[in-house]
Amino acid sequence: MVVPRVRTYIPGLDEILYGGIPERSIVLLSGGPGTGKSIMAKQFLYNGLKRGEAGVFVALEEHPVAVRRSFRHFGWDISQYEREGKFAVVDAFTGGVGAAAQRERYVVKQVDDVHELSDVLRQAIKEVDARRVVIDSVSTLYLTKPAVARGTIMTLKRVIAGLGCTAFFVSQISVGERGFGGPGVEHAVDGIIRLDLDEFDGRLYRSVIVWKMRDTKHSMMRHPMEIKDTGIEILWDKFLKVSGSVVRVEPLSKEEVEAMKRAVEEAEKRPSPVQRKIEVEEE
Ligand SMILES: Nc1ncnc2c1ncn2[C@@H]1O[C@H](COP(=O)(O)OP(=O)(O)OP(=O)(O)O)[C@@H](O)[C@H]1O
Repeated sequence: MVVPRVRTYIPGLDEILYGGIPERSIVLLSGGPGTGKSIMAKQFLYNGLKRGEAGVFVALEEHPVAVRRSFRHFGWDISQYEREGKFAVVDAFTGGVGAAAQRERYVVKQVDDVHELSDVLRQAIKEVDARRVVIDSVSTLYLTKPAVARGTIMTLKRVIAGLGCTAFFVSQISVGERGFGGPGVEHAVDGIIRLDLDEFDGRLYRSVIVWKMRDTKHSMMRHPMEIKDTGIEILWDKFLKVSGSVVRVEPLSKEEVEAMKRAVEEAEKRPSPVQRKIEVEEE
């Protein structure tokens, strides 16, 4: 069966996902501090905007003003899309306090009230007719109360997938932690992409691995990743081989490289989410 996919257009990511993310998936972007989660999530949104797919960014960790600035840091100008009503920031950071917050259109007053958050998010998605959503970070919603984590994820997932969107949920873990954000969360999401930063011999190495992605084949290798002034690039045709304290970047097999290339070419031929009619479930 052909699965409708959302292309991330992040160099190398669609290749290791064999064409992109299955539509309406909720993907956990998990990793320790400084691993590139926020950058990858913003790149996913901006790449959609450039191709006519509207987006919503839910800011839980940074002031909306700082969010807009960090898009600009990579030359991703979101202001025109915001003016045209194709991009929205949901302010779930300030609680509506402060002069800058007064200018925000979408504000969550009780930041830990997931029902208020999902109502504001639903309104933003509908008003901009969004196809892509980022929540940065979902961990903030249940850091002090892990018992509510699964319920929180499921509530947001129902709204987002129900409205035909595909989402990246940023999940923060600590350095050296093996999990992705807790069992309730890991099983509730459709996909997990893990970003890592490891020190070997006095040098930090960035890498990315797709841990799970429902409804698609994906690479099972750990791929080297770079952050440049233009954003993230994944070396999709190479993998990171660690033996003891020795790290090597090695080429993938020719067969796998060819299969990934073909999958992306196939995905490129299919209609994009703006060309497809998305069925929206109304509550
Ligand atoms: N222009 C750039 N060129 C290269 N690397 C950059 C550039 N800008 C930022 N970085 C790297 O990106 C890192 C921050 O990435 P990002 O904000 O996505 O991290 P994160 O995984 O969301 O971390 P946290 O959970 O701590 O917020 C910085 O620590 C830096 O190493």
